[in-house]
Amino acid sequence: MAGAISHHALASTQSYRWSAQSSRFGKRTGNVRWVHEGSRCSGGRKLGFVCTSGSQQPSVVEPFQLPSDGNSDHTPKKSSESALILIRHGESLWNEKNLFTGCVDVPLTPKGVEEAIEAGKRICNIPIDMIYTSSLIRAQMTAMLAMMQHRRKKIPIIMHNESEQAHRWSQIYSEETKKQSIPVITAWQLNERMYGELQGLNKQETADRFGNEQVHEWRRSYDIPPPNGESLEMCAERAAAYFKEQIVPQLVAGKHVMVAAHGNSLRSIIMHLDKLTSQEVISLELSTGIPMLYIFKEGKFIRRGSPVGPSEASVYAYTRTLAKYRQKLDSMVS
Ligand SMILES: O=C(O)[C@H](O)COP(=O)(O)O
Repeated sequence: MAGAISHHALASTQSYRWSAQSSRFGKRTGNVRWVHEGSRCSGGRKLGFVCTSGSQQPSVVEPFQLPSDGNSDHTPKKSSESALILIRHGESLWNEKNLFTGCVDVPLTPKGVEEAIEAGKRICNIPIDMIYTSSLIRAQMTAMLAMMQHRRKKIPIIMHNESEQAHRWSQIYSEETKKQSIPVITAWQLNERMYGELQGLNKQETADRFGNEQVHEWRRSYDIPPPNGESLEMCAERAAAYFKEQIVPQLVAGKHVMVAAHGNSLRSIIMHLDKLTSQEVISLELSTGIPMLYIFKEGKFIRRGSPVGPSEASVYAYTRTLAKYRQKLDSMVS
């Protein structure tokens, strides 16, 4: 079981100066604040999480109805609170090789599978009514493996709405079976940012060739795209927009939602949730396979950090809704 996570990024006084070196793809000068990442006690990996607890007024639109959406564990109410879990996929085979991956569809490594299972243990007491994943296999594997650990034991089922026939052919004809299912919506908009001509290149070799500062600019700046790829800003135009248009309405309706996606598509969503500036988001780093919990209440997102695990007591402290859900799970087992 993973140890506790520090949810707080430790603000450092160190500042980092952008290179004035011009590049074919962009030029930037000036100071940015560099934020060290909080560290995880076991495993030694880092979870970067800038400490700004912002709020967000969602656009209120009607949630769309899903075929197997009925009879969840709670009655959705517009005024209720809901849980939002964000998770970056576990380690992929190209993460392991240190290659720029972007929209290339690469599966998880055995370590990535373990990370997804571990993530599932951390969120096994938190209600989940709907799952959103990117269209990439590493995010989908992560979502599915994590859900295998959930104590409610509902079955995640991918919704196939790419054609009328696909929708019709994947219908479920038992209300009872539907009740035991969780709809999984796949959306290309949640894919990793398109890394352009860096896809498939080794990150270290690219840094050796173009310089650390140039590569850092491509990887972490807000508005400078890698060669023929997407900047974080461009990625946000689809990923954060999808979140606002499709996922927020579900939260407004009281649905508990998990989103399994990618380092940069999630950075764009967290930038929106935490109201980070284009300078602050530079230092936001997400580790593979670490779930992050937000509570959505009264139109605001409250960041609760990363759940520690099934035995932790703190889940009781998150909210009354989550505490009740945990008690219900406990009573189902005993
Ligand atoms: O696409 C990739 O290579 C990774 O998923 C994210 O890479 P980054 O940390 O270089 O943005």
